Amino acid sequence: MTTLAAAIASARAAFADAGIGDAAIEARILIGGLLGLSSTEVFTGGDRGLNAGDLARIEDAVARRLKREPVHRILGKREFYGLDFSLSEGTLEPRPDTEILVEAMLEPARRIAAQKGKLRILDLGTGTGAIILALLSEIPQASGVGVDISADALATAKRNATELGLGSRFEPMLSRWFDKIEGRFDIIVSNPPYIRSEVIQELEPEVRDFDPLLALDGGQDGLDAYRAIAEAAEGFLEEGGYIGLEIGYDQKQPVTSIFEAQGYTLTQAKRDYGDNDRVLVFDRAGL
Ligand SMILES: C[S@@+](CC[C@H](N)C(=O)[O-])C[C@H]1O[C@@H](n2cnc3c(N)ncnc32)[C@H](O)[C@@H]1O
Repeated sequence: MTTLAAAIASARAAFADAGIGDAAIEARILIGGLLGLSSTEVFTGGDRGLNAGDLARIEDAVARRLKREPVHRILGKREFYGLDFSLSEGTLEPRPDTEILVEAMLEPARRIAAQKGKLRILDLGTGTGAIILALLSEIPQASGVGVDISADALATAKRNATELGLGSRFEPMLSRWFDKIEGRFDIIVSNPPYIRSEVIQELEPEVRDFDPLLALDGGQDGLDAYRAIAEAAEGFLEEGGYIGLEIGYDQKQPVTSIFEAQGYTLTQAKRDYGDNDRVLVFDRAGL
């Protein structure tokens, strides 16, 4: 009988042969995830026997990974900020660097929530709902709206909100940025598409072929979404509110200029785990 350890060893070897980095880790996450095992169970249960159904599912999943589909897409879910998020075709796979945006917004969000006894959050381009749902999970007085132009992403965000017990405080909204939005928000967050159109073809196949183009393509200079958000945000931000943005590693200066031109002031700039500029937070004097 094939054991768990043998299946992992075989997947690891196939991944390494195909030039997939971190082959051992990927093999353990993929097979452990398929079988519903914790990482401890994967490490200690190597002699566990696998039945024909398990082996067929593993074979299929390994074949998909060899076609460069990312592990978490194959599993259909990914952890973000300690919470489980379902993925679908229309959602970006949430990235660890985006947790830095959540962390940057927690202090101002908690302060405003404590002052007002409530907090309204708007997440522009919500995808799986990762950013807004992580904030809602940390701040019980908060509620908010997750906007996306993709109906598939919104359906997934809604499902994630319900599964995380946050459905009553989360409203999905099909809209192009602010088009369908009404009211004002204390915190506006966005991880918009910010990759220059001409660079998309050069991305790793895991990103280029599996993350939706709508989630990646930021237009000719990668800055289309920031301009659209900066131009319209004033009418949707509460007095004393903040806008938190994820940016590309080389976009701190142009995005800061775009927001300064609309009267905003940079209050925080954070780097990611690779020491690249990744998050900017703005407020607006006079608001
Ligand atoms: C980089 S993804 C971020 C997803 C999620 N917030 C995250 O951080 O994992 C950008 C999201 O913006 C959405 N989007 C792109 N253009 C949009 C637009 N004009 N209006 C609203 N959402 C848009 C995409 O569908 C995608 O879900």
